[in-house]
Amino acid sequence: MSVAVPLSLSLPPSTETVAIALDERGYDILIGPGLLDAPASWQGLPKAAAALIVTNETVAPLYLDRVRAQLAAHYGRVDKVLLPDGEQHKDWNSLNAIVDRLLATASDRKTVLVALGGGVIGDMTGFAAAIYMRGVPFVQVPTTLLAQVDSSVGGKTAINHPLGKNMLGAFYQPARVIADLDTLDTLPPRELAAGLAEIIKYGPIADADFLAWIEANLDALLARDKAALAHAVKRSCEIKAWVVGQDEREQGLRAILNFGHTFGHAIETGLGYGEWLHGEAVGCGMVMASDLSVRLGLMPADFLPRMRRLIERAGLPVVGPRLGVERYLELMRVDKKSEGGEIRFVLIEGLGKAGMRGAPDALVAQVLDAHTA
Ligand SMILES: O=C(O)C(=O)C[C@@H](O)[C@H](O)[C@H](O)COP(=O)(O)O
Repeated sequence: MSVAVPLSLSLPPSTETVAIALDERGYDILIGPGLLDAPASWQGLPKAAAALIVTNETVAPLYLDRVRAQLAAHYGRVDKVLLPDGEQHKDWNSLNAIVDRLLATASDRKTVLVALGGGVIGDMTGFAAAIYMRGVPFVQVPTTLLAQVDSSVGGKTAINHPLGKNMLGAFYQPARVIADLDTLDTLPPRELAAGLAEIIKYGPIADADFLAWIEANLDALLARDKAALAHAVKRSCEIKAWVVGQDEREQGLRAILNFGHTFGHAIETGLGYGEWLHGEAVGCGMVMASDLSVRLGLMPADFLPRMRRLIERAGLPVVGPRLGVERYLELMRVDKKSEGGEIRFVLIEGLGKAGMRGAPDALVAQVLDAHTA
């Protein structure tokens, strides 16, 4: 489905490209300012009679017209579907709205879906692309920091179920990712912090030097310094590309990208989707998983305060809701990494190295007692 961007195309000079190496499913991530309005960003996408932009009511007023104008140069018809904003809408109703629109416009199996928005839009558009007529091409145009560094890359698509996060979905790769750093200018501070959580994640799981870099440059990232953001997005995508290139369908290694997510998903589902942002729950979940890594003797004691301080400085919550230990355990048993009823956590086993293991319920209870209120 993917078409490589010819090198001769004139992307803005500061554009960085990270390649996802997956043979015929491989694609490029374009990272830089000015990409939405650069005609080169949109050249070489799969050919089709029509494109359908999927976006939400927050993002549409900001970027829809500009993206539509670029797509109109390549597709005879450019439709749109506007979804409500928020994690609580990552569900069957929204997925149906995308499929309804495709059918109502008699869209054929070459129709290109374009996900314009954050992780929720990207995950749902990708899932719709995976199932409509058994698969149509799609393009990710992430407009949040979290989507640019994580969810738009790697082909995990999904909707939530009331009993579990991302429980229904498919691995389905986009044809291209267009990450325009200028879209981060309009991001609310809470959303910026949520994206920082996924950036921070890459340090302890894969790159100790990057963790130190984030600590040293966090103020610049919070001030939206373009050079700092460009480096953080690029390095995050490089690490994710390295992981996904080896284990596209999470048979092993890819699970490290779930650091903090076992606790985090329990917080999101337990509180009700949309109460906390995904990145907020992951930030708090990383504090808990760091503590568990220490309690299991995998990391020295100073690792926990180091992680907690960084996550707190990023503006993320470090204390989780007091749902009760039994409720947390019940929610975490539903996690996709569980096997035979055993909850498995991604834990840090040395700076830049992660692995997956179980832990005694009593120890998990101590962690929950220490980090919930
Ligand atoms: O790409 C992956 O693999 C990840 O686990 C990245 C996560 O940060 C992301 O939140 C992902 O959508 C979670 O997937 P899930 O399978 O744990 O629901």
